[in-house]
Parts: sequence; C-alpha cells; structure tokens
Amino acid sequence: MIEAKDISFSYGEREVLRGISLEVGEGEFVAILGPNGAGKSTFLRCLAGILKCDGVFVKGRPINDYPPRELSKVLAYVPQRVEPGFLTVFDTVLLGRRPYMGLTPSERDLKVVEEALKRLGIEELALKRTNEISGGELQKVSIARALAQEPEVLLMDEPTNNLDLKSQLEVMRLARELAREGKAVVTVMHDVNLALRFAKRFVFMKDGRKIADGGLEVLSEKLFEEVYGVKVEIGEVRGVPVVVPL
Ligand SMILES: Nc1ncnc2c1ncn2[C@@H]1O[C@H](COP(=O)(O)OP(=O)(O)OP(=O)(O)O)[C@@H](O)[C@H]1O
Repeated sequence: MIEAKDISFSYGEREVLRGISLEVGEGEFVAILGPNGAGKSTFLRCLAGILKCDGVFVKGRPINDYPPRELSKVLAYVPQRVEPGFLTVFDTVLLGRRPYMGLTPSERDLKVVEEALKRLGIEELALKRTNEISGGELQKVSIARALAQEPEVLLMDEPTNNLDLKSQLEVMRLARELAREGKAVVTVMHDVNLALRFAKRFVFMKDGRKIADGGLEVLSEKLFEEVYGVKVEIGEVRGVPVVVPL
C-alpha cells in the first residue's frame, strides 16, 4: 500500500534519514519507535509526501506524481500538533471531505463526518469551536478529520499525545480496528508499552536508520539498550509484553 525504498532526507546540510526502506501492506498496523531526534517524524512526513524525497510509493505509484486532491483520497496524515482555530469541530472534520466535495457538502459528506465524530466519541463537541476544547479533544478532532478523508493509508504522529488513559486506549483500539478493516496504519509512538499492546509490527529507528523491523519476536532487552541506551526488563502481563526501564 505504501512503500519507502531506500530513502534519505536532509534538512539543509544535515542528513536525518539514511537509507530507510519500509513496505506497509493493507491491514497492517505498524508502530515506529525510537528516541527523540531519531528521525521518526521526518520519516512519517516523507511517507505523507509533505517532505519531498524520492523513493516513496503509494499503491505502486510515486507519491510525488499524485495530484494533491487525489493523494488526499488515499492517504491521511495526522500531525503531532494541531493549532486550534475559529471553525467548529464539525466544520474542521468536514475539511477532510474537501477532496471529494464540490462547493457544498453532499448528504454523504455530512454522513461521513457524523460517522467520524462518532468513532472518536466527540459528537457532542460538534458545534464547539476548536479553540474552546481541550488539547486531547483537539487531537481527536484531528484524527476524525483524517478519517473523514476515507484514506487507505493512515499516518499518525504520536496520536496518543495529550490523551488521558481511557482516550489513549480508545484511540489505539480504533487504530487497530481501522487496520483490521484493511487500512495500512502507521503511527509514530513514544509509549512503547501502548505500541506493544496494540500494533502488530514495530520499526525501531535510531540516528536516521532503521535498527529493527518485525513483530514481537524482534523485541529484546539488548535491542532497547541499543536503541534507547537504557537497560530494560521485558516481562509479560496478560500475554502482552511489558517493557520496564531499570
Ligand atoms: N524543520 C527542521 N529543520 C531542521 N532540522 C530539523 C527539522 N525538523 C527536525 N529536525 C531535526 O531532525 C532530526 C530528526 O527530527 P525528527 O523530528 O524527525 O525526530 P523524532 O524521532 O520524530 O523526534 P521526537 O521523538 O523528539 O519527536 C532532529 O535532530 C531534529 O532536530
């Protein structure tokens, strides 16, 4: 569904991605993990086509060949931070329908927006302005807007940031459900344990490189020490691995 073939990226002179390849298929839920500054967000922005680099393909076609409107129907990106504005929550989510809309929204556009609000549990906020809601609520609005695009590829940068424990679980369950429905879901995560519980595949990055990529079998105390420079113990609770920094 989405593929990066040996991509590199520099901000000016500074190379922050060094030859990363990744292929994410339909129905996969991938978490990208790694320390601050590893290049995770940069990589995600390259996958989203926001940062231009050669070697990213969406459904087999170079991302840079897609007209923006067409790309928005296939791929949605949820940034780490969104700025609140004067639009209502409903209208903000409706912006996700822009690639499909003429001058006015159709019945279907409105229905998709309602459905997205419902999936994020924020229907009752619909008429509030986004500068009148909490940071966590705004995060959910941003995810709902991405869902309204009805994308096949969903890229989310730290989607559980700002969220309380219950909302974190809801968002991760939703991400898992979306993958089960066939979307390719890629999230950058800091919360390793949350990632281990919900994602199915883990990509560890450090210094702009991919260090490991695979299912739970790639996890080891050695890997965490190599990637994060921290000694950890990996235990298990209810069959789910739990990483405890020592
Ligand atoms: N717009 C920019 N201009 C110049 N350098 C940047 C820019 N954005 C990020 N960088 C640098 O690129 C490197 C990778 O940053 P990136 O945000 O991709 O890392 P990250 O793994 O997502 O980090 P974090 O976990 O802290 O969000 C960092 O050293 C950062 O300082």
